[in-house]
Amino acid sequence: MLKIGFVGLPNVGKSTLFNALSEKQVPAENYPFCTVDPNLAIVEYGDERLDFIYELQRSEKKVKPSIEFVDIAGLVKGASKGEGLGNKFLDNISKVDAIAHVVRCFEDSNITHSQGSVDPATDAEIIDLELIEKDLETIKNRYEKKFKLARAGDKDAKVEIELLENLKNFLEVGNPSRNFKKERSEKEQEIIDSLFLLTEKPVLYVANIDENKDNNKKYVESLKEYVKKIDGQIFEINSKIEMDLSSMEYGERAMFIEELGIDGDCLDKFIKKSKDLLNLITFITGTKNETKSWNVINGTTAYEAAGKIHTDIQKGFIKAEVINTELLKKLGSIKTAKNKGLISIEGKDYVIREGDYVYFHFH
Ligand SMILES: Nc1ncnc2c1ncn2[C@@H]1O[C@H](COP(=O)(O)OP(=O)(O)OP(=O)(O)O)[C@@H](O)[C@H]1O
Ligand SMILES: [Mg+2]
Repeated sequence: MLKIGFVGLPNVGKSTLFNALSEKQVPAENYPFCTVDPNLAIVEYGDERLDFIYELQRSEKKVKPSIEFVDIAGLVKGASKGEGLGNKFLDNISKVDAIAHVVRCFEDSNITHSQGSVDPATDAEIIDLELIEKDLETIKNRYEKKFKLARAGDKDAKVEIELLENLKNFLEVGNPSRNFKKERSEKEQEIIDSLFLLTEKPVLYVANIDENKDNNKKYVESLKEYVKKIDGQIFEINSKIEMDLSSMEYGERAMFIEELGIDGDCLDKFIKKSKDLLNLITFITGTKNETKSWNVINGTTAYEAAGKIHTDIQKGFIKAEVINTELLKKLGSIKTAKNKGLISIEGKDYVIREGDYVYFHFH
């Protein structure tokens, strides 16, 4: 399951965002280091296409997709050297698939800002540099391990040492590992993966915005400029409003959504954005027994997708019947789709597309 960690300075709204997305109620109070131990939530989310197939197949069971959120303690300058709540929290980050880096873009003189005043670009950079610092330590440790081997003539170690040197130079001037050499050889990728670097993980910058639109313009612009420089992505959300909404009853929620002129589908949007970030797409399977959705890397073939479901399906793969859910919706039934010849028969190499409904035939 996809695991996303919320990272950022203390008191920027990480727990508030966590509550908004998970409909939980962990403490999100106005004091730094309110969160110490990470909060975890496994959140099921809706998918209209899944609902549609479920109805169509009259399945007995519907397995909704889910995602795991981890609300991590605030990081401060020097965290990589043990400042604040220290290194332990960097360990929590190493366990997630992607980072949601929460940045304060709201003003509120009652809420302490750990750096004195609201300055999204500077705040984001403080955290990013801390993560880079930790990675440099990891690289240094590996370098020391491999150095003697390389000097003794070990070829692999020599290749690794050279890569580590380049990577170190790249990170030392403030770059994240994920931006290092977009075209990597398999060997290079393997070495980099083996380091489990924090800045190798995909990151989504979450601009935690204000109710005041002028403030938002000013602060989000400044964050955008910073994020653009490092080729990153931004997600804007007012976590406080969304958290308040998430604890309301349906009717009350609808009223507020209209009053505030927002669309209130923050979980849905957040999931879409995270999937984009991770280059994931969703396909759906559905039989009388069960309808289920699957997240796979964009580019996954029918054969690989079959393996995700069950090794038997992959081993015995004969063919896949495929139709995109959107098209199936328009047609209304599998029968119509079949009669019109719109269900395609695909082989192992077929590349799965977003929203495909797939039926695997196997021995
Ligand atoms: N968009 C927002 N607008 C106004 N206030 C907000 C917003 N988001 C969060 N807050 C407020 O900021 C304070 C800190 O929020 P929260 O506890 O979620 O931060 P945190 O990043 O989890 O902090 P810590 O690192 O201490 O755990 C809370 O009082 C919360 O209500
Ligand atoms: Mg918190």
